[in-house]
Amino acid sequence: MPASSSKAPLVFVTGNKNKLKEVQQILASGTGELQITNQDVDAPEIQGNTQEVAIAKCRYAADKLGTACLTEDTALCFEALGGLPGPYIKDFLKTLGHEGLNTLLVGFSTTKATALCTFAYSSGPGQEPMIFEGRTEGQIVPARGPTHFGWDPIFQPDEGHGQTYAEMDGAEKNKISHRYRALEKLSAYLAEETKGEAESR
Ligand SMILES: O=c1[nH]c(=O)c2ncn([C@@H]3O[C@H](COP(=O)(O)OP(=O)(O)OP(=O)(O)O)[C@@H](O)[C@H]3O)c2[nH]1
Ligand SMILES: [Mg+2]
Repeated sequence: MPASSSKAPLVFVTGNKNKLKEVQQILASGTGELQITNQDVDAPEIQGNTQEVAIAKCRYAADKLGTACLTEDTALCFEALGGLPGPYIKDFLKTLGHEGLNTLLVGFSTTKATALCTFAYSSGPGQEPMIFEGRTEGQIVPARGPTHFGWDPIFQPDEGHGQTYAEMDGAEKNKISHRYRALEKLSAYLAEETKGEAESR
């Protein structure tokens, strides 16, 4: 991951401890130059596509906190269902559980799914958020592995050597995950931004 900045830590707005942990681990395995702190802002999550949901949440958080901030939205998109549940995966998971999510695909010819991570970054209140997306392709399978993080047990990434995200070692997941890929793009952007600022001084 490229060097980004020696700036003040960026506020990562999330109430999800597992997301926070993975982001911290991914950043720690890079250059360590992008530093984050965490705040939980109860931002409304609108209906819309993944980018619209992410932008609205980040805009709200930047206004509420009065500072630059980062938000993250995770979607799980089933090919057979035209991309649903997508950004609504949290409610689907809560209501249907792992088994119910598998049952949704009974009768379809494909279990393909995309894990999609969307970071939104706003440089401050009133500043339009920018979007950084990461995707990992895989299959929806009956649950295998530890159950402490969301839908990890039912998502088997194509690059995971037959293991579900939940069965993978954390460091292995972080090498191929939707979150890693989105964070890589965000870090590259912030590094360029910092370089530009330094050059214009
Ligand atoms: O198995 C998983 N592996 C992952 O890598 C992953 N990333 C997110 N999730 C879950 O998918 C929903 C997204 O909803 P979401 O993006 O709105 O998150 P959230 O509301 O929990 O936190 P936040 O909005 O405060 O950041 C929530 O149920 C998350 O627990 C994951 N599950
Ligand atoms: Mg949320």
